[in-house]
Amino acid sequence: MSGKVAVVTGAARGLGRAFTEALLKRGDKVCFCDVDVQQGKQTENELKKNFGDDNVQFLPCDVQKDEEFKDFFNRVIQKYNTVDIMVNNAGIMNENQWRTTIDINLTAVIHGSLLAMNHMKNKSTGGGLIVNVSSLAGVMPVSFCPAYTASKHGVIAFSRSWALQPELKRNRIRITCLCPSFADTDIIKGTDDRVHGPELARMVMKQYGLMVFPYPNDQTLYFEIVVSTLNPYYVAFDSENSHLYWTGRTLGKINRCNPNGSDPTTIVDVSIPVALTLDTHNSTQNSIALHKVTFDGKANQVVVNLTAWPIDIEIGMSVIYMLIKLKYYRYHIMSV
Ligand SMILES: NC(=O)c1ccc[n+]([C@@H]2O[C@H](COP(=O)([O-])OP(=O)(O)OC[C@H]3O[C@@H](n4cnc5c(N)ncnc54)[C@H](O)[C@@H]3O)[C@@H](O)[C@H]2O)c1
Ligand SMILES: CCCCC[C@H](O)CC\C=C/C=C/C=C/[C@@H](O)[C@@H](O)CCCC(=O)O
Repeated sequence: MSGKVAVVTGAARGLGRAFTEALLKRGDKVCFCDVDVQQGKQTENELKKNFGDDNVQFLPCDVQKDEEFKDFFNRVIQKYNTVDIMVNNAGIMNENQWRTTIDINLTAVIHGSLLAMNHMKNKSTGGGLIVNVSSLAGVMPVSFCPAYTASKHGVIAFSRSWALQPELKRNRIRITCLCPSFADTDIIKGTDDRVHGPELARMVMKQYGLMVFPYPNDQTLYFEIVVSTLNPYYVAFDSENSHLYWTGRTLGKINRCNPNGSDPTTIVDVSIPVALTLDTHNSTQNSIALHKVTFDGKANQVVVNLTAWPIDIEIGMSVIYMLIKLKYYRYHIMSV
């Protein structure tokens, strides 16, 4: 499924850059934008060296500015004739600039999704994939950054609502969210001045741990999985409905909620079938690997096989715990 044309916003560095590289490795062409022109050009030069001049292009764009965003998107279409994958990734975290946080993290994601949808439904080949980058903060309250959290909840609500639209299905457009946990990028640097309660923020980050950047087997893996859903046969279940990929280090405390004690297999009831939090993050000894998740065929039951069961798994929220807690979510189950 390579050879697609992708757009990634806010990809001069961090997760956006990692997603861009994941796409380039697949053999896609990527046009990325960023408001940081200097960093964008530097990244473009580095990526061109590795992936070829014709395959990657940087264009300056502030996604907060409607006209600029529209022009950027149209320039990509002019150059490549099409956009198959749209990754709305650009984001900031600054509670002192809460309006800007909402503008970039939510309003621009809505704008980017609509630009992509309008194009994808009209193009002759039809179809496409929209990946909206939310956060774990999109599925739970985070007291030290309420505006950021609201923006990320909004991204999920917007994406899930569109994903249920028959029009999208008819046009073979998939929309999905990524919900990473803390990752070691610039967004979490110097947060003391940008959050309410820096001590708590530091404590929570310590508790959850930072996903190390770059993520050879972690974040980009999820991204690749999501992108691979362009191929309907890759996924374990048809993903015509809204689905949420919840990624990151979120698997701690599984032993506390495993009804079978230390038995690595447990059955979790979920009110709506198709739910998943997956985490194969295993770059530190404290991490747990959830190797396989299968659907047992019965409605509302998910069988979670933990083929690795490390003793030290105090690393955050457990998948199962969250599945139970957040059972109103509709997730997507797949094996990795
Ligand atoms: N790092 C984490 O812990 C984490 C966790 C969950 C979700 N996320 C989300 O991942 C996304 C990427 O964040 P990151 O961690 O790579 O942070 P980052 O700060 O390294 O990267 C964000 C990029 O977006 C760009 N950007 C900011 N405002 C922009 C604008 N108006 N127009 C265009 N580009 C703009 C920045 O210049 C930067 O290059 C964000 O949406 C963030 O909320 C990050
Ligand atoms: C300052 C960092 C800005 C970037 C934030 C990223 O988007 C990542 C956010 C990821 C996880 C946040 C988790 C926060 C959890 C706490 O609110 C925790 O106390 C919640 C506990 C909930 C519960 O026990 O039910």
